[in-house]
Amino acid sequence: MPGDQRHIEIMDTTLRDGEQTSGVSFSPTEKLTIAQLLLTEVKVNRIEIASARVSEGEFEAVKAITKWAKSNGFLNQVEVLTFVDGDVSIQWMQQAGAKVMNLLTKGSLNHLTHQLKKKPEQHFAEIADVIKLARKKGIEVNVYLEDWSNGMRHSKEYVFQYLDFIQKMPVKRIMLPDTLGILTPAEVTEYISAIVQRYPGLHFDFHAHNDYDLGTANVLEGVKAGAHGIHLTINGMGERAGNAPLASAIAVMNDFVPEVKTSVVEASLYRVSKLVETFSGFRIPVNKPVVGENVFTQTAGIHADGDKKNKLYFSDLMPERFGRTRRYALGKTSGKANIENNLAQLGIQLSEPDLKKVTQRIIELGDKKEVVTQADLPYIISDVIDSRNITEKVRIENYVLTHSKNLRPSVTVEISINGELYEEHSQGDGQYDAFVNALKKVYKRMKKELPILTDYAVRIPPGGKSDALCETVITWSYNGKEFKTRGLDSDQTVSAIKATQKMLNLI
Ligand SMILES: CC(C)C(=O)C(=O)O
Repeated sequence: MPGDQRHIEIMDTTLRDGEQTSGVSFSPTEKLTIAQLLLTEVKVNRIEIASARVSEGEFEAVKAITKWAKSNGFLNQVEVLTFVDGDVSIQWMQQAGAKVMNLLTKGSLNHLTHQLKKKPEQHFAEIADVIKLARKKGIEVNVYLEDWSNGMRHSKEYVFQYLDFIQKMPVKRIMLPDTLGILTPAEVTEYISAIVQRYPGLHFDFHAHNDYDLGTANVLEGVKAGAHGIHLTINGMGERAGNAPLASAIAVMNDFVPEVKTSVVEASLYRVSKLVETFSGFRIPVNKPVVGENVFTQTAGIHADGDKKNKLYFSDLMPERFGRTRRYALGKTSGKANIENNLAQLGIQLSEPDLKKVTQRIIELGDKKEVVTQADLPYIISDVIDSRNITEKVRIENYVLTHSKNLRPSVTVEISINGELYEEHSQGDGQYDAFVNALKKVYKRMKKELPILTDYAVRIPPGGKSDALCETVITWSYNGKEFKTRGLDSDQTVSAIKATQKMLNLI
């Protein structure tokens, strides 16, 4: 099969249709960076970078991209959307250094009649004039049939009349947009097959929109039905619900249509998605196939267990293909296998009893809706192992901490020492200070001094992803010696109280 595979041209329109995502605007430098990445690393065949006449900023962006593209041999892969407006768009493109136009024409009688208020013959004559002018200036022409999908549904004769006309014109590609994202996969098959069979010598691109969440499915059917090129955007950005997403569409073509191939490098897709997310401010949903944060994370313990046993929950959609790695979530449903997988990734081995304790701690945190990450694990382990060596003769049983405006924080604490219960109340400069003052009162009743706190350090596990844990490490001085205790909790004061209880058990 590989030798006979049909090559599908990939045209990325992130910088034109993708920028039509509400609220998104790329700067010229961002556009240039994305354009360079798409052509040199992702290796799409063509990019559509702007609509003509839009703004000064857009003009600057096109100029910068065409300048770079020219000196790197990509100029014929850089396209600009233009209008049937005599020579206005042509001049704009020429001044910006662009060489390929995607001429926006009408693909449905409805649009032609009610928007342009023209007859087909008049429209065709104006299109012909623009095409001839562009060709004279050395510009390559592709044509869009805007609203083509409605055209096929409701005015097929018009679409065929248009195609009969355009096949005689010097255009390179005919681009068939499902402008409103209304087509079903079955219709895509029917309409594209009909057109490809009727006009065998012509090149047809299919441009899907995602209004019914059928963008990728429609691309799949379009390619199977014989489309020669596909328009896609990074992260599925685009007008309204967006276009078909590049990463998903490439994975689908690679896995489900063996008779076709593309030049796109799968391993670059995640990187370019993240870059576009940053530049556009358009967040990738965590469950977005291929590029979403969660899509290669197994959460259920049974899945992690199955992965260890003959990779039972693996599919062809392996994260490594896209420069990603499989992760195992830590939380109340994660179970022992998830934890073991994370430990293995960190190169840590634990005894069975310690593993049980760590698991128990993660379940407790998960129950509190805390997100535990792999970076938290060493902290949890050291906390669990730390507690193992301490016999609990002192327990902080209950406490109430208050914090209010213009009043000093106060604490009521109930503590058991060798099975006997003590209660005290105190105030302090902060909640923890009030807590220590209450403890001092308890120990004074027992004629005992508490160690002096000499250092108090708070840190969160590195990585910045976890909201689960905070570690407090307190240094104490007692009888001329220094020692440290640590406490781990999602609440900072509670983590300090846990560190203090450990200290009380050590003196
Ligand atoms: C502007 C046109 C080409 C478009 O994006 C569409 O019809 O979907």
